[in-house]
Amino acid sequence: MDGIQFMLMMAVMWVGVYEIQRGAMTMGDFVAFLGYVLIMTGAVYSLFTTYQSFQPMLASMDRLKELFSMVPEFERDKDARKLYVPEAFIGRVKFDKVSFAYGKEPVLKNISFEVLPGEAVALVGPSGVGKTTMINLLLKLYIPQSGAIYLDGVNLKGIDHVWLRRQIGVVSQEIFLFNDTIENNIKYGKPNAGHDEVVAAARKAQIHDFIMGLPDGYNTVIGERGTKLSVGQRQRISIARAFLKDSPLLILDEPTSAIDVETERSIKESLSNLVKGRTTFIITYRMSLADIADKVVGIVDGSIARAGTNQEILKTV
Ligand SMILES: Nc1ncnc2c1ncn2[C@@H]1O[C@H](COP(=O)(O)OP(=O)(O)OP(=O)(O)O)[C@@H](O)[C@H]1O
Repeated sequence: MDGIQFMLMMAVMWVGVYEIQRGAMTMGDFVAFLGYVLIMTGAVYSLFTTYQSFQPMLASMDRLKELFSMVPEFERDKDARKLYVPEAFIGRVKFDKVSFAYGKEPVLKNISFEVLPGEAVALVGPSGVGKTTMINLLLKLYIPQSGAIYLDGVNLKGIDHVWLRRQIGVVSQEIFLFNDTIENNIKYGKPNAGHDEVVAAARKAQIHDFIMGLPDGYNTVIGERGTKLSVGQRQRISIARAFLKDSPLLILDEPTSAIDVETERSIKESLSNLVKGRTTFIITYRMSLADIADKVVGIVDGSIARAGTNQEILKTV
């Protein structure tokens, strides 16, 4: 019983004693009445807490829906049917002399590099140099003022953004978990997946044993943003989600920035399995994560300062 229920009970007792004293109620009536009040306050209270727990979930769902349905400004006036929907994504991404500014100040200056199908590239550089901006361009949230990005040889500008975002899986430092079961949280990447697929994804993310150790297993309800789990466990749930979605294009946005070095080491193992066979962009300021990439592109002040295989670049730092 919480504070509000206790105060309500005291008030009912006080009224009850008064009513018995003046003869309007027998002791039996009072006990029955007290029972009803208890049942009713319990029901109202649980309705209230259920509603409270739904509220943040609905808010998170709305935030995500909003994000996924964002239409780039330059496309709003166009007939979306004119945009090209490729049959499949083979996996080649090319930045060709890309320059971009949000306002007057240039953020990206003449960026050129290519990622081959199934290759992972790490975009490395200090804060504010334009790494996230490159991903914003890849997600088609903006288009370059000059130069272009090509997907399998087709200018991204003409590709349907809904199709594009279906090809992309994201594991980021910001982990969206809903106030729902672990199973449903993993399934968010593929809502119609069966239980066996969820388990297979959790195994690949090395979180299956932990889940099975919980009293309710995959039916365990986790709090908004996974507050009942450690940062590492939450990140593994989001990695399982990405394994289940199985998208050909992957973005890892500082996925280990909030994790200690020891946990990072074990999570890196899952991440390096996740990137296998997928064209992947890894945004990171830590060289420690760059070693799961095939290539490293070092960005300084909106330009490419150095680029090469990770072995070549790691030798120079
Ligand atoms: N929506 C925006 N509108 C205006 N300026 C922006 C916007 N987003 C980023 N910038 C600016 O563009 C520059 C590059 O930002 P960006 O986020 O791409 O850098 P970053 O290398 O990803 O940094 P971090 O590692 O801190 O995320 C910064 O000067 C930033 O302030």
